[in-house]
Amino acid sequence: MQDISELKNWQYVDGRDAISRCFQFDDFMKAFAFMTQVALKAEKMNHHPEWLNVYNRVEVTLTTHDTNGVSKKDIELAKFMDGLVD
Ligand SMILES: C[C@H](O)[C@H](O)[C@H]1CNC2=NC(N)=NC(=O)C2=N1
Repeated sequence: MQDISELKNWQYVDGRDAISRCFQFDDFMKAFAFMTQVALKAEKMNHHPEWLNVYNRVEVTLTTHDTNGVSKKDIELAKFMDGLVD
C-alpha cells in the first residue's frame, strides 16, 4: 500500500487497492474543463483515471491496472488533480 498521507482529500476505496476523491465544481463546464486538463496529463503519463462525471461532480478512482494496486503514478496523478483545484 502506498503512503497517501500527503493526499489529504483522498481515501482508499473499500475492498480495493485504489484511492478516490470526489471533486465538485460550480457547473458542468468547469467540471469538464478539469477533466480535459486531467485527460491531457493522463495521456502524457500513459496512466488513466477511472472516473464518473454527473453535472458538476467528478468522482475519480485511481489504481494501476498493470500492478493491480495503487502505484507512484496514481500518487502523481492525484497530486496533479489536487493542484488544479486546491
Ligand atoms: C498497456 C497498458 O494498458 C498501458 O500501458 C497503460 C494505460 N493506462 C493505464 N492506466 C492505469 N490506471 N493503469 C495502468 O496500468 C495503465 N496502463
